[in-house]
Amino acid sequence: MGIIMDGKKIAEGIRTELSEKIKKIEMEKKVKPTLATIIVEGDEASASYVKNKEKVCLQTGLGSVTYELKKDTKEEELIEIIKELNSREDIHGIIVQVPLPKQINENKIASLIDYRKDVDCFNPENAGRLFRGEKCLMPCTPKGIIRLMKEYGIEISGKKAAVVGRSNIVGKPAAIMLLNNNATVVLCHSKTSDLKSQLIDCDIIVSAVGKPMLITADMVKEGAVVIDAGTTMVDGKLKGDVDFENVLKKASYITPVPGGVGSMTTTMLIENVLEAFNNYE
Ligand SMILES: NC(=O)C1=CN([C@@H]2O[C@H](COP(=O)(O)OP(=O)(O)OC[C@H]3O[C@@H](n4cnc5c(N)ncnc54)[C@H](OP(=O)(O)O)[C@@H]3O)[C@@H](O)[C@H]2O)C=CC1
Ligand SMILES: Nc1nc(=O)c2c([nH]1)NC[C@@H]1CN(c3ccc(C(=O)N[C@@H](CCC(=O)O)C(=O)O)cc3)C=[N+]21
Repeated sequence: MGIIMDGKKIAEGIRTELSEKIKKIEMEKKVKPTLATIIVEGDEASASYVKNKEKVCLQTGLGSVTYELKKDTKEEELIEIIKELNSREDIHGIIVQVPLPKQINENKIASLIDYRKDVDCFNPENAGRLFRGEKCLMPCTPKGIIRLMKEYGIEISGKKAAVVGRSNIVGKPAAIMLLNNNATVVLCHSKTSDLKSQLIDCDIIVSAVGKPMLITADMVKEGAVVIDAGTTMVDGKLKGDVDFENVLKKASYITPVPGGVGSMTTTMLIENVLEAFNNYE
């Protein structure tokens, strides 16, 4: 029987410290570190994240402004908003929710976010720094995953790790960060021919796909650490990628959904806004 990793509790602990820091900044500098979120309607998981994020910002004292855009928003409109946010002194972090609708080119948007405010590591400048193992604003979800493992004293160095999913905000950077922490990494995706054969000898599995029940107990080695970043709304409930009940019996550590990676993501976002605030020059 594995240990259920309490992301919610760990995140709350980190947030208590962050809110002290925010208070101090407000008192000393008379400014409130502030995050701007842009969401183009259409994705339920994204909407749930934004709702949660606003709650948590309020709790910790971080300023938060949200731009909710219609599904048919033109690329130029989004570009204008980003340019404005880049130049505003009262905005310290910018996050553009993905997925974006088809008419908007994600790469173009990513490259326009000022890298000093780029709190989800969207911009190629930040992504390049991450790739090279240099200091940068790290993407929130992979950062939260590594932090959670460290909080539980889980060794990464020398371990074999598999990441399932290769998006630019979760899978790919998670693989790079595991590599930067000296794991040997396999990166799986939808064209991976035999997922089970890739996962079965891994000490660490990170899943970020968005398909409930994708990771089943037969794919998991006895004693493996299983991190579930998937979030899919099923009948109004948030579901991960992992068959939690059954994988729990084999894993040494496992994250639940909700209450696992998601809470860490929001918390790392706040940490990154503070980092962006402190490093901006
Ligand atoms: N908990 C959290 O904090 C966060 C959760 N999420 C959630 O994580 C999930 C993934 O989102 P995101 O990272 O944006 O990724 P995307 O939705 O952009 O992409 C999904 C990835 O999964 C891969 N994939 C799809 N089907 C399979 C399969 N059968 N076997 C193996 N791989 C497969 C795809 O492969 P290919 O590249 O070949 O198409 C792709 O790389 C979503 O549920 C999202 O809501 C996202 C961000 C943060
Ligand atoms: N640029 C960008 N970055 C993202 O990080 C990003 C994104 N776009 N688009 C959408 C996905 C989805 N995502 C979630 C994060 C936290 C929770 C979360 O905190 N969930 C809580 C539960 C919340 C609830 O119960 O409603 C939990 O897991 O405990 C959920 C989903 C981030 N995403």
